[in-house]
Amino acid sequence: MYAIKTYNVISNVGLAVFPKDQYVINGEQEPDALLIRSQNLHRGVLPVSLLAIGRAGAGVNNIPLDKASENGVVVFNAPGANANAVKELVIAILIMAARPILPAINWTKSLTNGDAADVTLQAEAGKNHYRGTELAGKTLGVIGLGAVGSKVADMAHQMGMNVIGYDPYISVEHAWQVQSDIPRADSLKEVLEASDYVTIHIPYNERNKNLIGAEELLMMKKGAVLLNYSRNGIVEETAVMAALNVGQLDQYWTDFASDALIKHDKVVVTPHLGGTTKEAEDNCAQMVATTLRKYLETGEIEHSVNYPDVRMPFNSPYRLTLLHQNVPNMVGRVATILADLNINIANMINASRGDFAYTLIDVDQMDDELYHKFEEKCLSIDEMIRVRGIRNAKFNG
Ligand SMILES: NC(=O)c1ccc[n+]([C@@H]2O[C@H](COP(=O)([O-])OP(=O)(O)OC[C@H]3O[C@@H](n4cnc5c(N)ncnc54)[C@H](O)[C@@H]3O)[C@@H](O)[C@H]2O)c1
Ligand SMILES: O=C(O)[C@H](O)COP(=O)(O)O
Repeated sequence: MYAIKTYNVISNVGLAVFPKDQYVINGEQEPDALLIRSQNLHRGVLPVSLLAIGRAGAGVNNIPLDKASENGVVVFNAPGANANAVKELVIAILIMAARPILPAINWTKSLTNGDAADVTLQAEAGKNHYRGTELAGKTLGVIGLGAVGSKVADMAHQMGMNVIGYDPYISVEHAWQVQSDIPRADSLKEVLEASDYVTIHIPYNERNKNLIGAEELLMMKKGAVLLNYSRNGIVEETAVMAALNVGQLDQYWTDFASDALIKHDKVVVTPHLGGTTKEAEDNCAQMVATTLRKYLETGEIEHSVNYPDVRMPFNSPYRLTLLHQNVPNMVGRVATILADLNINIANMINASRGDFAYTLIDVDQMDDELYHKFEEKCLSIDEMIRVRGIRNAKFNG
């Protein structure tokens, strides 16, 4: 039985991916895999038993990726699975930033409930205090043109906005998803200077920490609006409040609450709602549960953020999986161990990603005693991180 431990609210559609006769969810056994959303794993210790972490969502800044890689824990996310939900929320926020919908609704609710005709008259008389502007014809700068940013850019473009994108690291896949008539800025400065509205759709990591600070806020048009539906650490909080106080920035809308931000009257905070739709929660949980299950049962890796994606049809009775450092001659040394044990290799694949690499070896014969000898010899190689043997269920009985 495999053991899965979950944190946060994980959709039942995802949990249903794990057959009850092969998986225990949140039982007593030490976990083979964690299935999480925004649970902060930086604070705790990764269990020794842990083989994988599945993040039912996009951002992985809540996971200690270096520690996971060094311990042979493969981390998966669900790329793009909640992008439509974030896009729809961001478009709603853009409209609410242009039209004072929230204050107008609150004012209407506060009208004295005398006779019905009076309320109607008061509403008509007061509506001019809630005049808005239109998005069509305004310029939207989109920082990050990945799964979310590319969708936001396209939708805003369809709504008649002039969209300008900025993403120096864009993948080929996402580059194709952005309409070709949406111009790309060559620098952050260019996109900030040109935009009435700026929306950020990038991961939080060391490079993007405080990407938008006092200097960048000064590059923006006076009275521009900033949206942050990515992560709080990307925008420097004190700088943004200072820019709002002097009118350099007109409004700041964010999905990430802090004590200071919720108290500022030019900041509107939503409670991390970007991916909180039924559809997105189902998509994310299902995608990552499927990749976790595949990894546990076949060793194949898809949508990992710390180890290379590796796929090889599992057509032999037994598979050996080896997570190791990306150094020369690892495959040669493992092949020698197999040869010394008189085990024939039926199929093999190796791939690397940065400092780490992964090797799958299919063999036709293996028993417990032989496997233990193999494992012991492999783990005596300094650069070997984790060795696992998987019996092919198709060959059992
Ligand atoms: N509010 C929410 O609930 C919610 C939901 C989903 C994602 N997110 C956040 O949004 C982020 C983006 O999500 P995604 O699904 O689009 O991810 P993604 O990986 O598909 O896209 C991120 C894009 O940002 C680009 N990028 C990285 N650093 C950049 C920089 N300094 N300048 C410009 N571009 C840069 C990358 O090249 C990539 O194209 C996630 O990492 C997560 O933190 C938040
Ligand atoms: O990175 C993400 O996918 C979002 O921030 C969603 O986070 P959540 O799963 O905690 O809602």
